[in-house]
Formats: sequence, structure tokens, C-alpha cells
Amino acid sequence: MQPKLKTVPMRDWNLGLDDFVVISGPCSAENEEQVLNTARDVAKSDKVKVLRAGIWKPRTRPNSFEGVGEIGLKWLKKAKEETGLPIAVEVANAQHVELCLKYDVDILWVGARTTVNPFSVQEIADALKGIDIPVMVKNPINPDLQLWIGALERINQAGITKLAAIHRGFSSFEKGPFRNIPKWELPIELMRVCPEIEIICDPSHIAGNRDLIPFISQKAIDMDMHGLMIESHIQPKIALSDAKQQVKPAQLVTLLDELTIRKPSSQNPEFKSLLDELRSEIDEIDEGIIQSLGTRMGISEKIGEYKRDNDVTILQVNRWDEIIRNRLNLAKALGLSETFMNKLLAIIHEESIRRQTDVMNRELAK
Ligand SMILES: O=C(O)C(=O)C[C@]1(C(=O)O)C=C[C@@H](O)C=C1
Repeated sequence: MQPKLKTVPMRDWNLGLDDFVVISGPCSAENEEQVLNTARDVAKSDKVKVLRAGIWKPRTRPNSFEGVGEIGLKWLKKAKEETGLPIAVEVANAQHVELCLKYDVDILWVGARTTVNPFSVQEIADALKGIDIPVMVKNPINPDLQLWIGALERINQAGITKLAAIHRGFSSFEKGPFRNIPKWELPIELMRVCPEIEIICDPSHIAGNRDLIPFISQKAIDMDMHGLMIESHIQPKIALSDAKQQVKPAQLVTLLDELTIRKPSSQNPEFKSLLDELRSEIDEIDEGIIQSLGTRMGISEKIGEYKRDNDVTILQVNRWDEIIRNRLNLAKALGLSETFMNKLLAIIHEESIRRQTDVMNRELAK
């Protein structure tokens, strides 16, 4: 079922936001001075439009810093009054929503550990009924697009139309350069099935370390995302949570200045006609690829019939190994990446095996 969300773009949230929004501030509010000083410094960049801070922190293990609670909202309110920046806070239950409303929080967000639980999301949605406040929903920690869409739908069905999504990456056992693997294909698919939802990227949580933040931020822009949420702290080294991924406000300013802002299209007629030409070439090539794949699968079925009639196994590992080595050599000569080619060959083989399994089963059913 194609989801249908009724949303208002961020530029119409009456918070002075544009089509591209930068949100910044500490991972956690720790004390009044830290909140105010960070807010003052990030406000110096005219690119930062919203101040964020964690008030309640969901932590993996008990006995670690779990946020300062209600008092942090007082500090944030003060920072808002002083800098004029709207404030954004994560909520995980109905009581959090109630307290945020009491302190005039401007934007709420649902965190990744909450999005995974429909009971919690529904509790938040119920607490929001009849209230006009913008809400952002982070992706669930596991790469489950339906769960992400489901959470957006629950909030939307409570009457919240000032709605956006946040891409913060996905938890994985694999050790790689990222704290949370980006899996860009998920937000891309969200854009495809819910074009009405704007997506902000959270490079801090994807990276897990400040050095990778510029790279991910640029990638998010190139993926046509609508903003960035980047954690900043006046003294990241002594931060009580996520010390490695926070940047100093001054670093944030440089980072933002160095990003190339790109737009989804261009009015340049030369660009447009060249793009049309190249796109029609791609259309033709894709048609050829699909036709060849259709022919290949037909041959695979025929092989399946011979195998069936001669009681031969579907999987022929030696032949498959020979194909991989041979195709990878060709791909390399053509400048195609090994990872791409391995993935492509694997899904072709999988489909070929599925088709031959069907052929075998058809015979069994007779
Ligand atoms: O060569 C075969 O025996 C096939 O069935 C074809 C094919 C393929 O799709 O290329 C499929 C399954 C085998 O594991 C090896 C190769």
C-alpha cells in the first residue's frame, strides 16, 4: 500500500526556515553555561536556523549520563530568548511532549530507539492530538523502511502536518568507518514512495566521529536532502555524551562554509537539452539490459529442464566461479567496480537459481 502523508514543507512552519535547514547544538544539555555558550556561538553562523539539545538521553547501558531532564528545558528556553533561534528536543513519551510544550519548544523529534517501537510512537502521537507543532521522525535503528513510514503515518494521523524525517544511519554488527551505516538506498526509497516528506540528514550519528562529518554532509546535499542536524559543543572533549562526534561551533561554521549547496535542477537550457539527450541514451541502454536479462533467464530455464531430465543439481559452483572470474576481468577492464559487479552477478545468479527451482518444482507437481 502506497503511503499518503499530508505534510507542510519546512519553509511554511512559521519558524523562518528555508528549503534547506541546518540544526545544531549539543548532543546533551549539560549545564546552563554550556547550553548558552554553545547557542551563542552557533547563532553566529547565519546558516544555523534551529538550536538542538538532548534533554532525556536513551543510553544502551544503565548508570551512564541519561540527560538532565526538565531543568535543561529552562536553559534552552533562555537560549532561545537570547539568540532568537527556535529550539528542537527529542521526545520519547507523552510526559516529554507535555514538558516540551510547557517550555515552548518549537520542534520535537522522535529518536531512532523510539521509532522502532510502535507503542511508544503511538503514545507520542496521542499526546500530540490537537496540537500544532512540527515533528521530525528519525529512522529506526534497524534498516526497516516500513517501520519508519509507519511512525511518520502515526504522527501524521494525529493531525501533525508539519512533519519531516531524519536520516541518522542504521546500527550494524559490521565494523566499518561509520558508527551507523548510512544505507542511502533507504532514504532514497522513502523519497520515492513519500515525495511529500522532506528529509534531513544527521551526519553526526552516521559518522560517530567528527572527521567524517563534512564528507557525509556533502553526500546528503548531493542526495537532495533538505538539511543537516550536526551536534556541536563548546568543549567537545569534555562532553558527557558522544564526545567524539561533536564539533566546536567555530568548526561547524567552517564546515558549513565549505559545503557546496546543490539544487535538484537547473534552468540552463544547454544543461537541460544535454541531460535529455543523455537520459534517452540511458533509456535505450536499460531497455537492452532488460531484454538481455530476459533472454538470459530463458536460457537458464532451458538449462534447468535439461538438468531436471538428467537429475543434475541446479547449483554448479565451478561454472559459477568461472563466470565470476571471467566477468570480473571484463568489468575491471571497463572500469566497473568489483563491489558493484559482485552484487550484480550475485542477484543474477540468485534469480537464475530461482527460475531453475521453479522448473524443477513444476515437474514435481505433475
Ligand atoms: O551453467 C549452469 O549450469 C547454469 O545453470 C547457469 C548458471 C547461471 O545462471 O549462469 C546458473 C546456476 C549455476 O550455479 C551456474 C550457472
